Amino acid sequence: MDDHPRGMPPLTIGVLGVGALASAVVTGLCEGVDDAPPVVLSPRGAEAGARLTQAYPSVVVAGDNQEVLDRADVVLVCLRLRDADLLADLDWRPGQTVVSAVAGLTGADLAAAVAPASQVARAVPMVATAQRAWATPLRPDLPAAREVFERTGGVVAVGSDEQFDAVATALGTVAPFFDYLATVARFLVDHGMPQADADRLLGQSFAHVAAPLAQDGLDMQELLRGHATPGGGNEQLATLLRQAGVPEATRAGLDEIFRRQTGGAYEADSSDG
Ligand SMILES: NC(=O)C1=CN([C@@H]2O[C@H](COP(=O)(O)OP(=O)(O)OC[C@H]3O[C@@H](n4cnc5c(N)ncnc54)[C@H](OP(=O)(O)O)[C@@H]3O)[C@@H](O)[C@H]2O)C=CC1
Ligand SMILES: O=C(O)[C@@H]1CCC=N1
Repeated sequence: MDDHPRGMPPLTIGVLGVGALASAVVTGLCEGVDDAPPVVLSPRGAEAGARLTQAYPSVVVAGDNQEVLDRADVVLVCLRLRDADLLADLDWRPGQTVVSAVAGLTGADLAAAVAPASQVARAVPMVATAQRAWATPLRPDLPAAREVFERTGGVVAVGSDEQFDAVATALGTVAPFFDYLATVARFLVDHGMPQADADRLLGQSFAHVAAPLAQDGLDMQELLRGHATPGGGNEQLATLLRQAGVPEATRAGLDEIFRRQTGGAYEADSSDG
């Protein structure tokens, strides 16, 4: 199953957990695609499932989670961590490829839960897969998993488990970004601007300044310098936030999430010596 020669019919992709992320991946797989792969969805998250089956003829909803496994060559797990225990209650096939996007489900726990399936990988697809605008970090780089994500913007093969875990942690930083913007918007509202106008103003501003982030040759420090006019508000706020300990708090938060999501696997063993 791993070796899927060119010219063969596309692999059947099963999806366990049909929420925001799965909807994005399935959209990327199917939207405007002539040879969209067959996709079998788990029945929970019925609204998203109904939307996807209506939009794409190659997508169906299974009667239960086991049927997803029984019909699929590759199973993409998009469950929340708290629901991932159900993986161990299903009957997996040895030749089946399993790809988990579940943040905080370690490679070892995943492998144990889906045995005897032994082709097991972890990935961090993001919602930009819907526009095929995201190269998905993947480890290990299994051919059947790659075949799925080549259809949604490509793959970044990550070189080690530790790097993969760090990538998964680093990409879980989007909500605080919106929190930051919400704080700036509140400032505008407190000064009399209607909320919708404040949101639109900041949305336009940040969509524009973020555009260079998608370009080749990105230099983050250069962007920072370019936006920090000496003596201006940008420079002053960056300095004030640094002085308030925002970088240290951000780093401490990342370290804590990394520790939780990896079960402390990369911490030095204090019992040594
Ligand atoms: N959103 C993102 O951008 C990213 C998310 N992830 C990871 O992907 C996973 C999913 O995230 P997201 O899509 O945002 O979460 P959602 O809550 O949107 O989706 C989870 C889905 O799982 C369904 N579900 C719950 N219990 C079961 C069950 N017993 N059997 C089958 N399906 C079930 C839920 O259905 P119901 O609504 O009926 O409860 C829901 O539709 C998480 O682990 C997250 O960490 C990783 C990268 C990016
Ligand atoms: O919030 C999360 O945990 C996931 C992991 C990567 C992006 N979002």
